[in-house]
Amino acid sequence: MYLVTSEQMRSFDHDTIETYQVPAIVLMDHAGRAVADAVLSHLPKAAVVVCGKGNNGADGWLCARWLKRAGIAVSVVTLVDPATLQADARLAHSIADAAGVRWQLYEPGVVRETVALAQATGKVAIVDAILGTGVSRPLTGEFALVVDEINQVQAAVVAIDVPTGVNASTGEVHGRAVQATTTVAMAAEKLGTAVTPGALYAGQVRVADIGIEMRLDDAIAMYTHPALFRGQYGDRDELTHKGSFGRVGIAVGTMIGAARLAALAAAKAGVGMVVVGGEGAKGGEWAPDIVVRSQTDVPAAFADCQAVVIGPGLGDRAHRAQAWLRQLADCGVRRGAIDADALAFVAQDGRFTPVAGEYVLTPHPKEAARMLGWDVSAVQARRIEAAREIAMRSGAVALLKGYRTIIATPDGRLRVNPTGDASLAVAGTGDVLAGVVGSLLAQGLDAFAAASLGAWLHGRAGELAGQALTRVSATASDVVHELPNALKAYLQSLR
Ligand SMILES: NC(=O)C1=CN([C@@H]2O[C@H](COP(=O)(O)OP(=O)(O)OC[C@H]3O[C@@H](n4cnc5c(N)ncnc54)[C@H](O)[C@@H]3O)[C@@H](O)[C@H]2O)[C@@H](O)CC1
Ligand SMILES: [K+]
Repeated sequence: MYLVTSEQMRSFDHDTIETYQVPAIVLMDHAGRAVADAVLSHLPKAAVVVCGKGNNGADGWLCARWLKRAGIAVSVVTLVDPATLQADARLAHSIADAAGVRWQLYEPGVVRETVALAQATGKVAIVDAILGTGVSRPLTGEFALVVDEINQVQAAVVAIDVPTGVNASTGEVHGRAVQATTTVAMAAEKLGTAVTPGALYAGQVRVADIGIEMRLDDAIAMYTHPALFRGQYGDRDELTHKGSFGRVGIAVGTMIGAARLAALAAAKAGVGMVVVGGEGAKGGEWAPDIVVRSQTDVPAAFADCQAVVIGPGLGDRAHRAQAWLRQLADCGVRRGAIDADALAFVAQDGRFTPVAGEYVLTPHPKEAARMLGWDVSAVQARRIEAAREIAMRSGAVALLKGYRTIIATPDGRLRVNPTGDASLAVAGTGDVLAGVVGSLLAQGLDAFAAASLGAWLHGRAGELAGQALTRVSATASDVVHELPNALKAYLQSLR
């Protein structure tokens, strides 16, 4: 569940070696064995281990020895002459060498030929032990060639710690990275394989306990998991009433459909009362579950709400967002979700107007790009940085939408949402999310909890809608209908 950066990992390695007196080679041997087990689960007849010069390569040499002991044909392709290896990598090589592991120096074509030769005997697995958390620059020269070669060969690829080319801290990929079938992460998954684009290269991620002592605190990112909200959400006893679960106000502008989706989603996520107000509220067709306020002035309509949702379908009314937030704060309403067109009034082209209170901003990548003054491609390449920057500069929690949604707080905490799939790639699902987040805020969850649990429920509801109706046919309304089942899944995982 924890997601660590390279820097954090280095410090844990260091602590384990210095304070806990566990020699690095012991950790690496555990790593090598864990990777060998993952390789063997693919049932290969032979394995080709491609080693770099650092400690990732050291894990690879030790893995090769374990594979040899398991009785499969193993050979190492090394990017550097073993005679030039330093410290633990040198020791790891001599351990493998003493065990009779065969090796050859990399030259272009060697991986392809070695794999082709081995394929004559049966299934072959490749181990990527080229670079791990030490990757510090884009791949060039032989490093680029060998990665391309691995990606061209038809074989299972097991990456040690991170696929080579993926930045372990940020998930960035400069041009190319190894496309792994399985990644065996040491001690904890690296943040870089949890978020895109890195996540798209990691395949299935397994975490191996290799004996590293970790200091777990708030500075460490994690995957959102229901257990984080135990006691905060989901319990209802007999003495509760609608007033116990708050009131959320949804501002209605010109596009009423978006506000309807947000309102229904808010209701399904359990808020005591959903109120719609604003210019478009009176004319709209609302479900009987929704309370329609006659005031056209948003702050006046929501003065008794615990939280507001500002953005879905506001259209050209969005320019009022800043003024509304100020007036709502004067009435004591300081919580809510800000989405869609209203985001431009928090930030545009890198100019931010900080938001006070417990607010969640829910941009999709294009909206985030507009807020930051970046290209969309830059946001998608550096999603963690984008989310962090929006949170820090706005003073609100930022929820950057997309596969593996990222939630960042102004003080630097980070969560990654593991739920959600392509079923959500349709108009209106963002309105549903804003409604759910607003609902949770009105029920008393803080902005970080509301954003992360909201993303989790929304993502699970999307998956369920896709399973029931296919990812092709599922629409935003279907996601709303699946929210109760997402809630069931949430409650089940608390048991
Ligand atoms: N004590 C430790 O340090 C432990 C390390 N472990 C393993 O060691 C890895 C980290 O080891 P290192 O810190 O040695 O780092 P790496 O093995 O990832 O690579 C570091 C080396 O690669 C070079 N390099 C970086 N980017 C490059 C590029 N684009 N092209 C060519 N060369 C490049 C660096 O200059 C350095 O020499 C982890 O991912 C993990 O697999 C674990 O087994 C546990 C213990
Ligand atoms: K690797």
